[in-house]
Amino acid sequence: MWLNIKPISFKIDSENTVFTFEMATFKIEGGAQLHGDLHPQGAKNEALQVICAVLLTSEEVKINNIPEISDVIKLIEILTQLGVKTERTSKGNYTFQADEIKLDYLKTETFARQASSLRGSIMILGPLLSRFGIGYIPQPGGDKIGRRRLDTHFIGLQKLGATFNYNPDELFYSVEASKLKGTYMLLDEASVTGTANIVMAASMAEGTTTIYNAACEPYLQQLCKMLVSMGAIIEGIGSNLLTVKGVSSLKGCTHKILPDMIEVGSFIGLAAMTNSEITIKNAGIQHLGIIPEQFKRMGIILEERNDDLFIPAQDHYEIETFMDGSIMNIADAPWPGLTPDLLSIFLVIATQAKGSVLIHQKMFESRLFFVDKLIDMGAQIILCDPHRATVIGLDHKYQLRATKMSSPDIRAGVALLIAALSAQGVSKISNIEQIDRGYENIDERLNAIGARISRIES
Ligand SMILES: CC(=O)N[C@H]1[C@@H](OP(=O)(O)OP(=O)(O)OC[C@H]2O[C@@H](n3ccc(=O)[nH]c3=O)[C@H](O)[C@@H]2O)O[C@H](CO)[C@@H](O)[C@@H]1O
Ligand SMILES: C=C(OP(=O)(O)O)C(=O)O
Repeated sequence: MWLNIKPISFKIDSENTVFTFEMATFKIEGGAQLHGDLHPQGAKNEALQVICAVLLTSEEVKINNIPEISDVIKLIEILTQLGVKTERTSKGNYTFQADEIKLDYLKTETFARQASSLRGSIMILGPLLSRFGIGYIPQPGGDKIGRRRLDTHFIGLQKLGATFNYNPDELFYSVEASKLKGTYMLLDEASVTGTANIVMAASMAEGTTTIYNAACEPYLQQLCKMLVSMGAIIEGIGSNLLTVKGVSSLKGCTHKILPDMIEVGSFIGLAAMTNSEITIKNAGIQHLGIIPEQFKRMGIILEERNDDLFIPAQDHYEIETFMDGSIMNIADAPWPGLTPDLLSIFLVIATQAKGSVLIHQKMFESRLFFVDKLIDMGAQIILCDPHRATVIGLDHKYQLRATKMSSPDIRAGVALLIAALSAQGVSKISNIEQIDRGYENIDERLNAIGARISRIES
């Protein structure tokens, strides 16, 4: 049975490569210790940005290390239908050429359906506006983890001179501009995809655009570096003040996607919860920011071995308190703060830590409700309000109990998978297409180091 994500096919030279993502359930036999190497995939959220950037040029763009996960494949399918010539040269390595774009596709029902099924599609808007003077997008999808407004995107594009329209009957947004003009703007929030859209639009605007309060996470830095290699002029990369000097056209380039820091963090959590010795190969340590330190504050031992992260099997890990003795607080913040996408992982590992922690998910208001399932499994958690949960660690004195659950979103899904792998007995997680959105063949990769996960029909 296929759901939501239909079997996707797109033409590659004379062959057809078909990606299929089915509705399924994970059956997990918990309690096994894992042992071995894990290789993080290319970063989902970088892939979504840089794949949209291929629309900025008619020349060939090669992107390597693309994770072949459902969200990314869906975006590639959208681009292919939009006329972008797509070639999969080998696994994860693709060539794109946007020299014959069919803007009519933007008015089709297929586009409405496809683009509204993921968040990343919103980033075709900036490139289309910049190159063709028009951008058209339905309300994008993505995780249902709270309000996900788009004001920053549209206010930014309007400041560049675009007119904005919203059709409430069709839930479609459009932007139009005969020409974009550089300006100064102070973003109302450091939106990741918003900054990406504005930078891409500004790259070919007339004059200079200054973006203050820009998001500056590694994936945005990567997008900016890619744009620079395409001929864009961008200063301040890595800071929250970007200066973009518009150029008349951009050229092709070759770009390699970084390892996925959220996957790296998920693997650290997996090792801690299952008391496993795991080496995360080529983890891209210099791009992980505060993440390793935060895990260390949870008591987890991490050893850097060149670019590998070695996590030894640990019977116990003890959460630090703050220096004044008060309870540890793990909260998200725009980069270089802790990414909100890892808080579900921190929460799940806290359930077996020694000590207590307050998890504070500031950005999204519906991301902590999955704690109900952990409570069913025997975890000690008090959900204080939609944004905060206090976890009192069990210190591995009691194992979590296996249960049946459903994955509410991509990161909660993986947190539940980690909980199930650590639990006593057989658990089932349905709705795993939520996990497949962001983690490539996670079952196969974890089974290779000793996990017991099978994919069964829902
Ligand atoms: C496809 C993609 O790349 N998705 C990521 C992207 O989503 P996305 O770009 O959609 O997220 P935004 O950065 O726009 O904002 C995320 C949420 O945080 C809030 N917010 C944001 C900035 C800020 O300074 N203060 C604040 O409260 C927003 O109101 C919103 O509710 O960034 C999020 C935040 O890192 C990640 O969770 C998503 O995985
Ligand atoms: C929230 C996430 O993704 P998206 O923005 O694509 O919904 C995520 O990757 O954790």
